[in-house]
Amino acid sequence: MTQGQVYSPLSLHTQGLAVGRGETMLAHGLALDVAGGSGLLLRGPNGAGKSTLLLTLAGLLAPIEGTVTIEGHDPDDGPALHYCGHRNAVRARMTVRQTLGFWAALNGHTGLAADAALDRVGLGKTAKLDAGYLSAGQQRRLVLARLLVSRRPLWLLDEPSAALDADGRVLLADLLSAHLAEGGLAVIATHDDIAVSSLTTLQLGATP
Ligand SMILES: Nc1ncnc2c1ncn2[C@@H]1O[C@H](COP(=O)(O)OP(=O)(O)OP(=O)(O)O)[C@@H](O)[C@H]1O
Repeated sequence: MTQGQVYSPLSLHTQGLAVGRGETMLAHGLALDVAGGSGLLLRGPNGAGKSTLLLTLAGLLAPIEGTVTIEGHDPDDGPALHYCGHRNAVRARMTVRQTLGFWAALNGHTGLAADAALDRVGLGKTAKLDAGYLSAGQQRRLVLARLLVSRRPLWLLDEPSAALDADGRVLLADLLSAHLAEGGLAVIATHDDIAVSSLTTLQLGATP
């Protein structure tokens, strides 16, 4: 491990991967290699299969063909990945602090304390507010806070910058840069530019 790296060296690979929904194949022949310290942006038009590929990498959808492998992860370190979908998974009547406490209890209190994570994403003053009252961009920030309360090396993020303002997009880039510097890795479906070096791009095609 190099200085500053906190995760053991791990990598994500796919071989001959085909993904789709039901009978419909959306992408095939995918040979991805994402090493610790680097990230992959998934791009392509609406319906191209970016979310479908993320769900497949997360193990939430079965591949149509091929394999997904995470190499170098020690199961004693807990689960390898965070999957954050394009919805925010927020319960309207739980407070912001309770929401983050829920995720930390579920995913492990292995990162920042909830209040520190809220401060980091600019939601410190909203801790006692019902999460349903947060604006769209604030709810997206709360999703980012989930990544901080439980440390996991692989981030699979679907449209993390949706509804974020300019400061929020800088925040996302900063969190991502810090994560990669620690030896983490990320695969991100996005239509936006994310200002982080060491990101490569996979372009998925339009649906027929
Ligand atoms: N449960 C499902 N059953 C059948 N088809 C589905 C299902 N979920 C998604 N699809 C279809 O799969 C295709 C790919 O959807 P997906 O969400 O992966 O695209 P995407 O590239 O992430 O799009 P966007 O940029 O709009 O987020 C779409 O045509 C969608 O209608």
